[in-house]
Formats: sequence, structure tokens, C-alpha cells
Amino acid sequence: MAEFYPVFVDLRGRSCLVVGAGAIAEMKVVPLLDSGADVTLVAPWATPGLVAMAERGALTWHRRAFRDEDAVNRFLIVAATDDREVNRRVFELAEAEQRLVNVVDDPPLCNFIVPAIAQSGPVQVAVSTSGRSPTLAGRLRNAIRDQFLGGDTGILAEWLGRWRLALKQRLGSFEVKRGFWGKVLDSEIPQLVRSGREAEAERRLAAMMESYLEKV
Ligand SMILES: C[C@@]1(CC(=O)O)c2cc3[nH]c(cc4nc(cc5[nH]c(cc(n2)[C@H]1CCC(=O)O)[C@@](C)(CC(=O)O)[C@@H]5CCC(=O)O)C(CC(=O)O)=C4CCC(=O)O)c(CCC(=O)O)c3CC(=O)O
Ligand SMILES: NC(=O)C1=CN([C@@H]2O[C@H](COP(=O)(O)OP(=O)(O)OC[C@H]3O[C@@H](n4cnc5c(N)ncnc54)[C@H](O)[C@@H]3O)[C@@H](O)[C@H]2O)C=CC1
Repeated sequence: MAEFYPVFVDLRGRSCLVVGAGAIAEMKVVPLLDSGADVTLVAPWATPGLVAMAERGALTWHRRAFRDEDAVNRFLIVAATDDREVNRRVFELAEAEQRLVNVVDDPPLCNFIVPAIAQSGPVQVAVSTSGRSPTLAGRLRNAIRDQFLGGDTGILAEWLGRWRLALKQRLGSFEVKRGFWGKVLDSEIPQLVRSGREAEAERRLAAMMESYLEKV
């Protein structure tokens, strides 16, 4: 059974707390910053990488031990200290406020877990084993990345996204849209976009839309 509900969360500008600043914390901080989160770090010492992030203003570092009030009003909290009691305290405070919380080495103290990610532009594939084997999650991620997520997949998604918006009104109902975009993806158009022949892809798309709309 998969115990977790998979979602993609918009963290831009959201206040996120990371307690502890060792190697494991750094691994969790990087994707938070990449997602535009407003990260506060609390720890007596930090890795050189995290110190550098604090120095260039990418995050706020409070150089001290965790205090209860640090957990107030956070959207998401990660506890990554080497002190189980501190981690447990962070979890209890977060749960009491029904916040998203992840204690890195303690699955029962997580109401969310972090997947292994493969990315190409706006396309992200997230792999979880529901905590059974992070190494397997990483391997599957590598296989998906190598087989399906070259840079041109991101380019294709951006191109489809632009045309999907542009043609939204003309295509009308949900059923028509679904049929049309399925047909586009089954055609030679994706390969044209992937190989940089966008003008040709646009001509085919326009022609396909005209003939499709005549039939429905
Ligand atoms: C439940 C979860 C909670 C969470 O952390 O969110 C969790 C928990 C734990 N991880 C542990 C260990 C390791 N974690 C990794 C790696 C990753 N761990 C990640 C996620 C998760 N790890 C969540 C579940 C994900 C899922 O559903 O599959 C990844 C995907 C994302 C990330 O962490 O950012 C990233 C790999 C992706 C990549 O390659 O990018 C490696 C391997 C390595 O580092 O190469 C090892 C050593 C090998 C081993 O032990 O298996 C331990 C034991 C600690 C100890 O014994 O000390 C626990 C605690 C426990 O299981 O009890
Ligand atoms: N190193 C590894 O490969 C893995 C480690 N873990 C676990 O993750 C945890 C963190 O690991 P590392 O990053 O390697 O640890 P670390 O020892 O490098 O870093 C610990 C961090 O916690 C901070 N800290 C300690 N007490 C604190 C307090 N009261 N308030 C705020 N911050 C405090 C320290 O200042 C430091 O920044 C450990 O419990 C470890 O068992 C989990 C998976 C893999």
C-alpha cells in the first residue's frame, strides 16, 4: 500500500523552517530554495554550503539551538538535527499546529516525505517507495531521467503549455480538448518540437486543429 498522497506544492514565498544544518539538512534545503521557499535555518553550526547560502542571502540562518517559538507560523518544517529529542519536539509542535513536517531519519515523525526527483524544465517526476527503500527510489529516478527526461522533454512541455493556453477557447469542451491533445501527442509534432523545428510543428498543429474541429 502507498501511504502517502502525492502532490506538488507551491512554496514560493512561503515560510519554511529547517532545524539542523548538517549534510542531510543541506540536501533538503536545496530543493526548498529551488522551489522559491522562504527558508529559515536554525542550528548552532552549519555546513560550508549552507553558510555560503546564508552569506549570499538565499536563506536566513539563526546560529543557535532550536526554540519552540521557531516553529510558529511555518508552512513546512524539516527537522534534521542529530538530537532525536530536539527532532521529536519539533515534530510535536508542528503537528499541534497541523503543519507539514519531516523528521529526516524518523518516518513515524513525518507527515510528508521527500521523493527522488527527475526534472526537465517544468516536467518533474517524483519517485517514492513510501519510505521502503530510498536507494530504490533513487535508482528508478535515474532510469526515468535517462530514458524519458532529456532537455527536449522540458522544451516540448513548454511548447505544449503555450499552445494549450492559446487554443483553449477554440477547442471548447473538455472532451474535445482531451481528444485533440491526445492526437497531437500521437502525431509527429512532438518529434518536430524536440528537434527544434517549431515553425513546422506549428503549421501541422494548425492544420490538425482545423481538420479536428470540422469532425467534432
Ligand atoms: C522516509 C524518507 C523520509 C524523508 O527523508 O523524506 C527517508 C528516510 C530515510 N532515509 C534514510 C537513508 C537514506 N536516504 C537516502 C537518500 C534519499 N532519501 C530520500 C527520501 C526519504 N528518506 C524518504 C522516503 C523516500 C521514499 O519514499 O522512497 C530521498 C529520495 C530524497 C531526499 O532525501 O532528499 C534521497 C534519495 C534520492 C536521490 O538519490 O536523490 C540514502 C541513499 C543516499 O543518500 O544515496 C540513504 C542511505 C541508504 C538507506 O538507509 O536506505 C534513512 C535511514 C537513516 C539511518 O539509518 O541513519 C531513513 C529513515 C528510515 O528509513 O528509517
Ligand atoms: N549522514 C547520513 O548519511 C544520514 C544521516 N541521517 C540522520 O540525519 C540526522 C542529521 O544528519 P547529519 O546532517 O549528517 O548530521 P550532522 O551531525 O552533520 O548535523 C547536525 C546538525 O544539527 C544541528 N543541531 C544539533 N542540535 C541542535 C539543536 N538543539 N537545535 C538546532 N540544531 C541543532 C547541528 O548544529 C548541525 O547543524 C542524523 O540524525 C542522522 O542520523 C539520516 C540519513 C542519512
